[in-house]
Amino acid sequence: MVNTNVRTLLSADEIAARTRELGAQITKEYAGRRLVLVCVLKGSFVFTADLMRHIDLPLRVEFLGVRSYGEGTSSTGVVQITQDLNQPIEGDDVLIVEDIVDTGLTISHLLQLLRTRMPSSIKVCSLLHKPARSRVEVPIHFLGFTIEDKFVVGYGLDWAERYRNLPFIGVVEAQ
Ligand SMILES: O=P(O)(O)OC[C@H]1O[C@H](OP(=O)(O)OP(=O)(O)O)[C@H](O)[C@@H]1O
Ligand SMILES: Nc1nc2[nH]cnc2c(=O)[nH]1
Repeated sequence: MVNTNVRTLLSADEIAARTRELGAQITKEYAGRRLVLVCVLKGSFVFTADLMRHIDLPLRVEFLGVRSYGEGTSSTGVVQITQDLNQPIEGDDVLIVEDIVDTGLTISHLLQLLRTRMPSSIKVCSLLHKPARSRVEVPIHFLGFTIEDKFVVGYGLDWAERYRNLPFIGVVEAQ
């Protein structure tokens, strides 16, 4: 079978159950507000697609392309915007949706960038957090799972653009 070298860390069922809970929490918190989800490409497109279907509110979705890992498994430290939002977010309640906060450099850069556009509020929802590698303190208001210090793949997360299509999150093992 393809991808047998990936050890499961979080199953598709575990991810789905937690995503449903996060959606309910977000629905409660943003009732009556102007919610805009900012999906950080590429990694968070799978999580965003599932999460948004558990948010029972009239929301908007915007996409922001960001890259700092390239082909490797550690951050280059340079956060590159590959695609900007195509709508203003002034006066909106922005929720940045990330697949993972690792060093924190990406989310810290995005918070700084998007705050200059005068949203009414800005918060972060991340499926995963890897605190062992943190280089800057960042607020994560809605968090799926805290994980160990391993480079993970699947459910949108890649290694050199591979593995994004796995329905679970896992760790690549040496063959
Ligand atoms: O907290 P950090 O150490 O900054 O890492 C987190 C970022 O790394 C990944 O993006 P990546 O640069 O790999 O681009 P991709 O989403 O297109 O795969 C991930 O999707 C986050 O955006
Ligand atoms: N695929 C992947 N991308 C990341 N970006 C930051 N940390 C990770 C990780 O563990 N896996």
